[in-house]
Amino acid sequence: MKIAVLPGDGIGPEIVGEAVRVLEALKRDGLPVETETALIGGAAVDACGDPLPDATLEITRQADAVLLGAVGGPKYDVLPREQRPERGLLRIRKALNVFSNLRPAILYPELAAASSLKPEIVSGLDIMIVRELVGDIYFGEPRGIEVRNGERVGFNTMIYSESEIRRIAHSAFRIAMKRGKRLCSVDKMNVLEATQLWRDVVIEVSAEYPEVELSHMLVDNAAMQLVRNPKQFDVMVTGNMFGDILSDAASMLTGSIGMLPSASLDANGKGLFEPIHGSAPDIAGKGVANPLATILSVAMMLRYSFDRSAEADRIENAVKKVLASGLRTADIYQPGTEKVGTRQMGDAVIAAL
Ligand SMILES: NC(=O)C1=CN([C@@H]2O[C@H](COP(=O)(O)OP(=O)(O)OC[C@H]3O[C@@H](n4cnc5c(N)ncnc54)[C@H](O)[C@@H]3O)[C@@H](O)[C@H]2O)C=CC1
Ligand SMILES: CC(C)CC(=O)C(=O)O
Ligand SMILES: [Mg+2]
Repeated sequence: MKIAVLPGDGIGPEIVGEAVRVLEALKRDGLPVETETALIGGAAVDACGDPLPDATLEITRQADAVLLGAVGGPKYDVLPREQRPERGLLRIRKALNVFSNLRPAILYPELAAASSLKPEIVSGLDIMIVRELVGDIYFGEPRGIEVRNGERVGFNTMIYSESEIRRIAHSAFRIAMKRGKRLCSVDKMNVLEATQLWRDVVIEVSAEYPEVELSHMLVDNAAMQLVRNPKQFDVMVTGNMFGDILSDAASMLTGSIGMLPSASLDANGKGLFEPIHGSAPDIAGKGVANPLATILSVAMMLRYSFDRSAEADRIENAVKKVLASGLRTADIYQPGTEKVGTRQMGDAVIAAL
């Protein structure tokens, strides 16, 4: 099992460091894992002026899976767009064609008090958000800022092809089949043609999954329903931008964005695994970031890319144990629990393995 490790920027190296220590602990128990670290994002810009150097891409292509921290930071926001860290992230997702981004929002019972919603509304919450990851307005052309009629205009293109929608729809239906057999497709078909096609194609694909109950929701309502009654959802499928936004919102139902892992899979199950959050410049370098989203992303890697569900279970159970023992990073801290830093949280998970 060759894993390319891309720590990135901000809290990236801190949280990925703990996830790699978890992998090393499993290696001591016999997991045949090798890691190779490479640059991405701002760290790569600083080193060679390119947020996704060829060497990094080559290492990720040779690897069986990729573990990524996060990229970006205010220092890079002034750079031309192609040199920005976020471009490196979009490029690696596209290059690896990891179109199916699974973002599970699960509430650990111990964190009910940390949720932004009342415990009775979120207890037992277990949603899977399936986000299309390599299309939509984040990639559409044309895009730019230019002068038209004497003033600047900024523009992007929301575009989806039938085949792009079809493959993510299949991915979501297959996941729904393994879960509660309910799929809610989120779009904005009342005003956007790209998402009218989205809805039409999802309906066509649904004919192949008669056991799955398909519903549709406009994205503004979906955002509202997520905070009104999130347990109505089993699996949600949506485009790149809507999924980006809805999954950040869903993360707070579980206590913190520092809790949500993700798997981004290609058509063969090869994947890139990363927490859903960003580089958190406001807390970077302080040793306080929550590493659990990244550690849980390793569990998703073992489950989805390597079919190692026993080891994935071990990690997830260790996280449960640590939370039950009362340890909390600052983002999920509640009175009566014990506040710990990034490294101590990693230590505790490894001890609980
Ligand atoms: N996948 C990626 O690499 C992503 C990168 N970004 C980039 O990250 C930078 C910061 O973006 P923001 O909008 O601030 O989003 P962010 O997700 O980095 O942070 C939002 C808030 O959540 C907190 N937070 C995030 N992860 C945490 C963790 N593990 N533990 C504790 N608290 C955590 C941060 O401290 C901050 O208050 C930007 O440059 C942005 O472009 C943003 C999202 C995803
Ligand atoms: C560069 C962004 C699209 C990253 C992000 O916010 C995400 O994937 O959640
Ligand atoms: Mg995001």
